[in-house]
Amino acid sequence: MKHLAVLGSTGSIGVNVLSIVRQFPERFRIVGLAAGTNVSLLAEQVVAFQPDLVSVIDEYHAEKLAALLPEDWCGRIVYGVEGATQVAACESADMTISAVVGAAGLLPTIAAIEAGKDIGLANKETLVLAGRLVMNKVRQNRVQLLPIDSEHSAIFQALEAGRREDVARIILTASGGPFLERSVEQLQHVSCDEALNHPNWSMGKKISIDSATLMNKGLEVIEARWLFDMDPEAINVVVHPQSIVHSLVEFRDGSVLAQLGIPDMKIPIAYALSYPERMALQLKQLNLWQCDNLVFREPDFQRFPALRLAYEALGRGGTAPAVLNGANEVAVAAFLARRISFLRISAIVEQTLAQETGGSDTDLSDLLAADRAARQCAEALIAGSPA
Ligand SMILES: NC(=O)C1=CN([C@@H]2O[C@H](COP(=O)(O)OP(=O)(O)OC[C@H]3O[C@@H](n4cnc5c(N)ncnc54)[C@H](OP(=O)(O)O)[C@@H]3O)[C@@H](O)[C@H]2O)C=CC1
Ligand SMILES: CC(=O)[C@@H](O)[C@H](O)COP(=O)(O)O
Ligand SMILES: [Mn+2]
Repeated sequence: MKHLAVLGSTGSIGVNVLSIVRQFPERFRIVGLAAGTNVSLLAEQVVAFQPDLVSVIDEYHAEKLAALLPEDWCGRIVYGVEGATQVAACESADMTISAVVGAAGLLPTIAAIEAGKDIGLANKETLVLAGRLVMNKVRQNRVQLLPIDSEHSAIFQALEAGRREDVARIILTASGGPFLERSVEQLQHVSCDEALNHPNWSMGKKISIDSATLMNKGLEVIEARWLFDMDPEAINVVVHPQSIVHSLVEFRDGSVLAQLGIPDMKIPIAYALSYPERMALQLKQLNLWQCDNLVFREPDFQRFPALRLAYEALGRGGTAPAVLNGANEVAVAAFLARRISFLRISAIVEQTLAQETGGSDTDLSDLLAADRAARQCAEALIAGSPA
């Protein structure tokens, strides 16, 4: 029986994790849950899974949650970053699922690693913000970091077929998002609802917007750099609108290995939960007869500058990826609040990166300071500029 702490339990990934746990009660027990503000769903999860420890974003939501829970529940409610950190590192957990969205996932994930927990990592921002530091901690604490992000799960699986020294490059597939066929002129006028309407995946709002700008793929390039210790030049992106081939590894003899599957996050989540075993998920089978038009093409760095910016930040190193991430989070939130237009997201990230002053990527205080400064800079740009 594996004991799990789930950070971000009320989100798209968190709900999928719990649905797998519900399907395999003999294999998993939930010992901790952490969420933000969705206390009604969290209360249902507490009743269903009976965790010992539960965290919410602040004291106000802790009180709201307490009022919703039955008196016979004998767990504890905590809150804030400290609360999420306690859940992440809780003594009875064997594995912590990191599925909070954004930089809020970083400190709890680090705490889990330092407490010796294996990690199922969905929160890619952790590795974008602090990839070198986090992977150093993974090695020092001898924990396993298992990817949940679908492309990284695919690469992880393909890498198992060969020797590390024989890998020539990895190829991340990108759906291209809802605006794959739009011109720059058309992109000036796209709405928030259109941007949220991903063609293949049902996901949280932030990652859906990232997919539409292609920043998601940029973040994934950085995530892959650290997860698989790859040179950035050996990480390529190919647009594949069907999201059936989830990513590929090319070996030096020219063999290219891919992982395929229907676009359902339960597959990579289940693999992370049960690795190296595979569980019998009851999902629709991939029907190759219906896949007669699998398309692969080059990404367009002109129409989707976010991908170029991510490669540039990775090339600069230091705190530049943290700045890219912080500025992007602020710009995406502003777009979701209808404060800026779609094309301003990448423009704000670019302008914020131009003001980056540098810092060490192994110093947590430098990284957090860079994240804060980027957020302030991006906010000022948003406040001072036309939509
Ligand atoms: N969805 C997907 O298919 C995929 C997601 N990912 C990555 O997984 C992560 C989660 O994505 P997704 O599930 O889509 O996001 P959602 O927006 O659906 O869920 C986010 C979760 O984080 C919680 N949360 C937000 N802020 C805080 C905070 N400050 N403290 C504690 N909890 C917080 C939310 O709580 P509440 O709702 O209660 O406020 C919610 O449980 C992201 O990093 C994303 O990039 C990667 C691959 C695929
Ligand atoms: C499901 C998943 O892993 C997402 O990160 C997905 O890849 C988004 O799709 P695109 O960014 O390729 O549009
Ligand atoms: Mn992905």
